[in-house]
Amino acid sequence: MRTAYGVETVRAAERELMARLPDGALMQRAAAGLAAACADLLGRVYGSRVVLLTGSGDNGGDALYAGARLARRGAGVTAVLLSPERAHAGGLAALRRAGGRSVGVAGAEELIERADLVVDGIVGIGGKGGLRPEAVPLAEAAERSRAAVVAVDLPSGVDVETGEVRGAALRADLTVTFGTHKPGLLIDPAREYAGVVRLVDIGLAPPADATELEALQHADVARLLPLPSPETDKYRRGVVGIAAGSARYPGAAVLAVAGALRGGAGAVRYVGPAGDAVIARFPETLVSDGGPKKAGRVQAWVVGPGAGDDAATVAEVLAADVPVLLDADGLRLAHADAVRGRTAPTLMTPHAGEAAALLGISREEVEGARLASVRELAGRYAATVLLKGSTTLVAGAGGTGAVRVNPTGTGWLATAGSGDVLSGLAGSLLAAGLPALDAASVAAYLHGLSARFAADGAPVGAHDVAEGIPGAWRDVRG
Ligand SMILES: NC(=O)C1=CN([C@@H]2O[C@H](COP(=O)(O)OP(=O)(O)OC[C@H]3O[C@@H](n4cnc5c(N)ncnc54)[C@H](O)[C@@H]3O)[C@@H](O)[C@H]2O)[C@@H](O)CC1
Ligand SMILES: Nc1ncnc2c1ncn2[C@@H]1O[C@H](COP(=O)(O)OP(=O)(O)O)[C@@H](O)[C@H]1O
Ligand SMILES: [K+]
Repeated sequence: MRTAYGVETVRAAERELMARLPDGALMQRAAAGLAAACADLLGRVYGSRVVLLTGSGDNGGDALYAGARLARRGAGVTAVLLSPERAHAGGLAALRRAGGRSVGVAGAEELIERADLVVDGIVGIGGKGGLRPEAVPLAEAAERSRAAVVAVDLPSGVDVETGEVRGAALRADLTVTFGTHKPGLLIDPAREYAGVVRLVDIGLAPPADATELEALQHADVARLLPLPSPETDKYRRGVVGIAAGSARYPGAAVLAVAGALRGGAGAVRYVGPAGDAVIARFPETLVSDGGPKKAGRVQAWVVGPGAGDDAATVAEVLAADVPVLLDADGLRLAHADAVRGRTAPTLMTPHAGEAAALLGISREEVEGARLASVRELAGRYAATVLLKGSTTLVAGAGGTGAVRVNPTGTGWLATAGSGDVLSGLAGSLLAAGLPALDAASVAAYLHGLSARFAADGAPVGAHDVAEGIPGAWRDVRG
C-alpha cells in the first residue's frame, strides 16, 4: 500500500527522527537522494549546467546541498537566490566550497533557459498559497526551457495537503519527495504539476492511524479479490441486482451488466425496461419483469445508470437491507434521508458534475478540491463515496478515515458508458462480500488497469473496458 500523510504528521515524524540523529543528518539524506535523482536524469553530470531555484527555507537548503554534490561531480551549478539575505547558510557555504556560485533573480531567466537541469527549491511543505510574484517568471522560464525540471519535495506553489492549485505553480518533470508521499502529489490538479514522483527514504515512520491517503498496489488488490472456494456455488458467491437502463438508454443496462459479470458475483439479476437488450448480449443474466422486490434475493444492488426518472425503483432499492450502489440518475433521484437512514452500506459513485449537484457547488469547485468534496459527501450521506474523474478518490462512510486514491486511472477511460461498467463491477464486488471501501477501490483499480490494457495507446469504447476486466484480474493475481 502506498500511503500519504498531511504536513503536521510529516513534521512531527521529522522532529522525532531529528531528535535521534546528529544535526543536519536528515537534510543530508534528503540532499543525497535528490542529487542521485538529478544525476540519473542528467545521465552525464560532468559539464552539465544546473540551476537551483532557492527559497529561504529548508527546501532551498536541500537544493543547495544537492547542488554542492553535483558541483563536486563536475556540474556547473548556479543558485538563484529568491531571498539572498535569508538563504540557507550551511547549504550556500557547501555549494560555494564545491565551486558553485549564486546570483539574484536579475538575469536568472536567461540562465534557466540555457540550463540542462532546473531544481525547484523555492518552497516545500512550509509553502502557503501559489508562487509569489518574483518567482513566477522563473517558473515560466523553466517551463519554456528545454531543461529537465526537478521539484524538491513538491512542486512549489501547489497545495500539498489537498492537491489544489490556487495560484501560479511550478511544473516539474520529476518530483523527489522525502520520507513519505504527500496528498497533493497524488491528487489532480497538483499531481499533474509533480510529474513522476520518486520517494527518497530518509527514515521517517509516521503513525499508521494518521494516514491521509492510501493507494492500493497490485498485492493489496490481489489479497482483496473474491475467489471461489471449492465448496462454493453461484448463490454463495453472491448475486448482484442491477436496476438500470431505460427505453431511451438501454445501453447503460448492458454495460452495467457487462461490468457485473466480471466482478466476482455468482449471478447477475437485471430489473428494468432493457431486459431484451441485456439478454440478447448476455444470455447468462437473470432478467425479471417486476420491480426490485420481485426480482429474487440479491446480496447487493446497483441502481441508477441510464435509469431516467424512475424514482420509485430507486426508493425500492434503497429500502432493501443489502449493500446498495447509487450511480448516475440514482444519485439525483435518491432522497438524502433515505440514504442516511440505511443500515446496510451505501456506495455512491458520482462524477464531478453529479458531486457538484449534490453539494450545491460548481463542477470546477469539485475538480479543484476533490479531497474535500469526497469527504464532505461521505460525511453528509453517511455513505462510502467514489468520486470519479482524472483522479478517482474513495472516502469511507462518514468521510473521516484515510481516503483511497486510485493509481491506475487513465484518460482513455473518459469515454461514454465507462462509468456504467464501473458501477456494475463495484456492485458485483459488493455482492461477493467486500466492504464498500474495498469494493469501490478494487473496482476502480481493475477498471483503470483494464482500460490501460484495452487502450494500449489507442481509443477504446466502454465495452472494451468491460471485456478487459478479466485480463486485469489475471495481471493483479500475477
Ligand atoms: N525538517 C527536516 O528535517 C527536513 C526538511 N526537509 C525539507 O524542508 C522543507 C520544509 O522546510 P521549511 O519548513 O523551512 O519550509 P519551506 O522551505 O517549504 O519554506 C518556508 C519559507 O518559504 C516562505 N514561503 C512560504 N510560502 C511561500 C510562497 N508561496 N512563495 C515563496 N515563499 C514562500 C516562507 O516565508 C518561509 O520562509 C521540506 O519540504 C523539505 O524539502 C528535508 O531536508 C528533509 C528533512
Ligand atoms: N481524465 C480522466 N482520467 C482518468 N479517468 C477518467 C478521466 N475522466 C473520466 N475518467 C473515468 O471514466 C469513467 C467515466 O464515468 P462517468 O463520468 O460516469 O461516465 P459515463 O456516465 O459516460 O459512464 C469514470 O471511471 C472516471 O473516473
Ligand atoms: K519545491
